[in-house]
Amino acid sequence: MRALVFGAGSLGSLLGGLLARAHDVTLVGRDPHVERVRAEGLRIAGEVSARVAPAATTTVPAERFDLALVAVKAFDTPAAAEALGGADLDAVLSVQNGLGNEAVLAEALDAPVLAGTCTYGARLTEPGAVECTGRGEVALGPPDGGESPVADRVGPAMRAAGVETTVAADMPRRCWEKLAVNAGINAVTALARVENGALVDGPAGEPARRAAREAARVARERGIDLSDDAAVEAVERVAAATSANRSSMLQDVDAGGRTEVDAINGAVVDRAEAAVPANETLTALVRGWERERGLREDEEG
Ligand SMILES: NC(=O)c1ccc[n+]([C@@H]2O[C@H](COP(=O)([O-])OP(=O)(O)OC[C@H]3O[C@@H](n4cnc5c(N)ncnc54)[C@H](O)[C@@H]3O)[C@@H](O)[C@H]2O)c1
Ligand SMILES: CC(C)(CO)[C@@H](O)C(=O)[O-]
Repeated sequence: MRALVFGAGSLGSLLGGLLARAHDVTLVGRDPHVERVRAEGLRIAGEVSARVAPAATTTVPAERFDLALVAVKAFDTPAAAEALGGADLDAVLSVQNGLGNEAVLAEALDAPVLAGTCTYGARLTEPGAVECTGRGEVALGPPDGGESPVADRVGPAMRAAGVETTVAADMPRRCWEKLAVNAGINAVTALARVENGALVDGPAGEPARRAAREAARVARERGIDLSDDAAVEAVERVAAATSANRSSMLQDVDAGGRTEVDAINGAVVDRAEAAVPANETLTALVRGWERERGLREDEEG
């Protein structure tokens, strides 16, 4: 397989590096990481160790690829979609968090777009080096559910490189359950400045559970079978399993960078048929912080 990974940050470098054990991989990212990968290859450490030498570039090559794996933050998806238009792609797979990424990619690109959820943990430690902080799995399939020959081709190719992969016919439910987890955990931990474990038995757990229940209700409004209990149980299970983690949104806030709140809590608000007060409040607070930091200037900020 010829694979292009757009967004060679933490997750893109990990998945791209793992894929490079079996496939011809090109990472698209930014210097100094790209420069270092070109000069010295990519080191993977942590729960998986490997040394690989994928191609690396800062612009999308005008070439044919069997797969483009998209791993930018959700707010960069429109730019990713535009840049990927320069390549000839057989398939596109988003492994991003949040809702709406596949639709943005599908709107701009001719290739079939697969939805993905990813529970691997990754962290760029220095240019040219990525740490696998948690072995997980990628689930992938058509965004509207069901089966597709493209998913049946991509899944085994990922498994051939040792990436734990499930080809799933129920991606809408999986994406909404992941959304409920992120809607519950990310903004609450970012605003309260606490590790995920603080949601298990502390006072910050209640707003997290409320946000997850609201996400489940909105999922059901859209015909997706996700109960309140399943969403709350997922938040509690993930918060306990990652109790020492600082969520990705807390890390974004710590680093003074833009968050994925629009694609997470904001996505619940945008799709809700009735009020979702926990998600409305969390979205407004995080957007308010982003606006004060000059990270957004749009009407929603
Ligand atoms: N890191 C994880 O453990 C993890 C796990 C599961 C899901 N995710 C999701 O995966 C996505 C990526 O997360 P991440 O932690 O890897 O983020 P990241 O910020 O580490 O990586 C994104 C990379 O994309 C690059 N990029 C953005 N626009 C670009 C452009 N136009 N050209 C070239 N490079 C560009 C950035 O420079 C950055 O290095 C997010 O949606 C996140 O929620 C991350
Ligand atoms: C699962 C999760 C909430 C763990 O921190 C992660 O998706 C995150 O931080 O975004």
